[in-house]
This record gives sequence, C-alpha cells and structure tokens, in this order.
Amino acid sequence: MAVAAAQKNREMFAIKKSYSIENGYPSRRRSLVDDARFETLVVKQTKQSVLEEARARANDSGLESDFIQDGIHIGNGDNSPTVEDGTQQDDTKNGHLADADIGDDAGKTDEDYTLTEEEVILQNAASESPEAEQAIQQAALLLRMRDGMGSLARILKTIDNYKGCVQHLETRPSQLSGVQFDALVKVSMSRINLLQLIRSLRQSTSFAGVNLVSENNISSKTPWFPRHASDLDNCNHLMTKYEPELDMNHPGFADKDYRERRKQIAEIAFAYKYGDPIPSISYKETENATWQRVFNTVLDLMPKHACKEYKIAFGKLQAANIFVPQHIPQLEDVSNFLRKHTGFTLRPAAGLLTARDFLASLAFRVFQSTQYVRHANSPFHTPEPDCIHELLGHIPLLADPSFAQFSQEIGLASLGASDSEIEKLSTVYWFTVEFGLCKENQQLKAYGAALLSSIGELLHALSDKPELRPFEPASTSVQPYQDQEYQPIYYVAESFEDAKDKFRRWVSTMSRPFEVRFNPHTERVEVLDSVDKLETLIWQLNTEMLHLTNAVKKLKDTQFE
Ligand SMILES: C[C@H](O)[C@H](O)[C@H]1CNc2nc(N)[nH]c(=O)c2N1
Ligand SMILES: N[C@@H](Cc1ccc(O)cc1)C(=O)O
Ligand SMILES: [Fe+2]
Repeated sequence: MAVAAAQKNREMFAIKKSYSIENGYPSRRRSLVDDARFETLVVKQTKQSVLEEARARANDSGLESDFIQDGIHIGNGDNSPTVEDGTQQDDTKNGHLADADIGDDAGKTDEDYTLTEEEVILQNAASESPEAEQAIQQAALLLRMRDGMGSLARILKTIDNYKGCVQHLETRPSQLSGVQFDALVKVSMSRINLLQLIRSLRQSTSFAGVNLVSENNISSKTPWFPRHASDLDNCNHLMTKYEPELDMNHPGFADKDYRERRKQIAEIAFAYKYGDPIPSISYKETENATWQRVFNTVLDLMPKHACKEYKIAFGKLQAANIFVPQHIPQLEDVSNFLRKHTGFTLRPAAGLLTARDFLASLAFRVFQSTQYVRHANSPFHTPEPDCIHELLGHIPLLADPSFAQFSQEIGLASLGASDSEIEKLSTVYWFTVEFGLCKENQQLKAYGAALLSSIGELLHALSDKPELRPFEPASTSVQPYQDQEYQPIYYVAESFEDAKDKFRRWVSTMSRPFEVRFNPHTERVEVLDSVDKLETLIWQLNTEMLHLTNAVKKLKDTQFE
C-alpha cells in the first residue's frame, strides 16, 4: 500500500530515539505490552495531525468545484467519522448496509469542508502521478437521502456524469432524524472523478451526508510494514525504559563510564545501513572478562539444562572458533556464520526494540542484535538485552534450520498485523523464544534465550519457586508479564518440536486478510494479492517438485543396480 499518507506517517517515525523519550512519556514502563500500547497511541495522534493538515490544505485550496451541479453551496453537514479512536465507524460491514447504529453526529453544520480519512488517502493516492489520478478505483459511498427515493435518480445521473459505473446499489430506511433513506452505492471510476463526484454530491441539499467508506484497496487499516530488507533501516525504534540512564535499578545507573561506553556502542547501530558490514568493536578487558564468566557458567550448566538443539548448535559455534571463552565474538563473524547455516544475518541494534520492529526483521531472516555488554557487576542477570544475551541466548538456535524457519514465520505473521495481534504475538514470543521450557525424555530443559543467557534466571526457572504451566498459545498469548525481575510463571511445552508446532498453528489462525511470502532472491516480501504472482509461485514450486521427484527416482535406480 504505497499510499502517501501512510508513507508520510512512517517517515515521521523514522527516528532514532524512542517514542517514550520524544514524547515525554515516563521513562520507566512496566512491560513491552504497555509500550506497544503507547506506540499505538502516538501513531494515532500523528495520523490525526496528518489528516488535519490535509483537511486544512483542502480548505485553503477552496472548494468551488467546477462541477457544481445544483449551484447551491451549503455546509456539507456530513457525519464524517472521527479519527480519534483510529477506527472509522463503518456501518457497511461485509459490503452491505448493516443494522448497526449509524452514529449521532448527523446534525453537525460544520461549514468547513471536512475530508474523511478515506478521502485523504484517496486524494493522496491520486496525487502521486497523472496515471495514479486516472487509475480506476472501486469505492463504496454511503449517502443519506433527505427527500426519499427521488434522490436516487440524481445520484445515478451524477455518477454517470463522472463516467462512473454503478456496481451495486442498496437502500434502507434511515435511523437518522431528517433523513429518509440511506443508500449504499458501489462504483468504479477514476480516482479524480471519484473525488469530484463526492464533492458534487455534497453540494446538494438533498443529502445530509456523503461518505466514502472503506474498501480494502484504499484503506489505511493495514499499518506500514517493511517490504525489503533495506526497509529495516526504518525499523529500529527503541524502548529506552531499561537504559542505564533512565532505570534506577540498572546496574550501570550510577556508573558514568559505563553509560558513556553504552552510548558509544549504540552510535554504531544508529549509523548502520542495510548492506554495511557490522563494524567490529574492540572490547575492553573488563567486557571480555564479563563474557568469560558468563560463557564458562553456561558451559557448565548447558549439558544438563539446555535442549538438544541448542547444544548441537553451540558445539558448531565452538568448532568455528566463534564461541571462545577469551573474547566476545564480533557480530560480523556471527552473521557470516549464521548466513552459511540458515540464511539468517544480524544487524546491530542500539537497545531494546519495539516488538513490531523486532518481529518485522525476523520476516527477512534478520536478527537485530545489541552490541554493548552488560555491567560487570551483574553478569548473571541484566534488565535489558545485551550482546551476551543475544549471543549465548539467541544465536545457537538461529543456527538451527528448523528454528530459523520458525522464527521467520513469526516475523512474516507480524507484518501488517493489528496492534492487538502484535501484543499477543510478542507475548507468545516472550513465553517461548525468550523464556520457554520444554520436556526432553521426561526432563525439563530450557530453550528460551533469556534463560540460557541468564544463569540467575535459569536456576530460578528450574527451582520449585515459579509456577509451571503447560504451553497453550491461546491462553499464553493473553498472560500479562513483567520484564523487570525473574518471571513468576513459565510455560512448558511437551517437546521443543511441540512448542514450534503449536506456536506455528496458532499463528496461522491470525486474522490478517492477506498472505505474504518472502522471496529470498530479491529479499523482498510479496503480498500474495494477484493471480499472476500466485501463478509464478506455483510454477516455481512445480519446477522444484520436478527436481525432487527426479532425485528420488535417481536414488531408487541406484539402489536397484
Ligand atoms: C518480540 C518481543 O517483544 C521480544 O521480547 C523482543 C523485543 N525487542 C528486542 N530488542 C532487542 N534488541 N533484542 C531482543 O531480543 C528483543 N526482543
Ligand atoms: N535478562 C536477560 C537479558 C534480557 C533482558 C530483557 C529482555 O527483554 C530480554 C533479555 C539476561 O540477563 O540475560
Ligand atoms: Fe531476546
């Protein structure tokens, strides 16, 4: 949806700081979920100001249309939906007039020409180029007819004047006072004419309201999402609640040198652009010493407490000399290692990212990794993700092909998802990828990254203190959590496979109205919205099937020789 309003909205947020700081929000928040909500709020406020700006422009440019049909200019008095809550009242569910309450603002006599959100989007879409202006648009109009069915003739004639084609027409007695009937008209016409048609109808006294209602192809309901791996340059919004500067409980809060170092390393992430090699950091002796302490403890505990897949991948990282006790691995080396094993790569992150941005990168097999090191005073648990967490917690499983595939699926499911679905998705992510436990030969094992990177929390999780519950995505996804202290609840899957399987199946029940697919050759996410695209894919899969069938045949032939 390359619509200008959405694009502009996004540009306004292509910032390198947290929403929280820039908006004077309290620095310390209780959970990622709360931050996601806050993010939603700020995006809505921005959307509203974008709309207001566009409306002001429409007013400035004057309304005297060349197409005035009745020669009478009145306040449009329409009952434009408000945008405060980000949802337009849409009483044409499923494309039909529903019995729903129609709203109570029909009596407004606002002299301003008020564009609805849908119209701003349509106008922006039309203004992109002369071709875009002439592009044929499907749209639905809701008209409030004051004077009975006689107005229908006028509607149809006006549509005809603008070379529109009526595809559907439906009426009902109106529930609004002063309005006899509501008409829902679906039309197909050029965008520019559609805009003119709306203006023209609004200028007639016969209508108490003329609204363009949402049709998916001009709707802004789908949030912007990255389409290419390079778009991840815009997906680095931070939540700074646990930064040493702001969090009094952060082990580095009182340590000026630590805070300085943390900032210096974050600068690398701020400057990073798609395609750059990840700059290496010459870690200080104290930083390497912290790594060494954690690394050696993980080595001790891993054989007994980590799941099998983690241990296998860990071994490979040791064999490649990337995991050594003496010094912190460089992200560029880790990224190259992952690329060879599962196609995952890393990009540097300046701190804790918003769930939406973090998950979006997984869709491209990109893992956003912090590069700074936790404070030397608290090697066994830290309140914000650091490179020891990413390296010892996440990296081994990202080198496992099945887990890599699974991670990408979560990422793909997050693209364009609603805020409430992002909340649920990140909650399940939290209780599995970050803090998951599973059974392996009747024994409890850890596969969650925040357990494997925090010896303190690992031992807590395996003690008799916390509550253990069976992992069920439907209930897990709505379990509130905090991220300041050890978790009081952990979810246990029947096996590591079972965790992936259940999570994956639950993800497929998400309500997004379109499917996406990642094309590894172009590093692009494609929305599967045309027969052409699907046919190309089917052709590719058929070719692949042919090769696989041949391979089976060849193996069988050699067996019988
Ligand atoms: C998706 C979910 O909220 C998850 O906990 C994310 C949030 N942001 C992150 N940001 C960074 N840098 N590293 C992480 O591991 C995470 N985890
Ligand atoms: N607690 C983890 C780090 C971490 C913090 C916050 C997170 O959201 C994730 C991981 C550790 O000590 O290793
Ligand atoms: Fe993490």
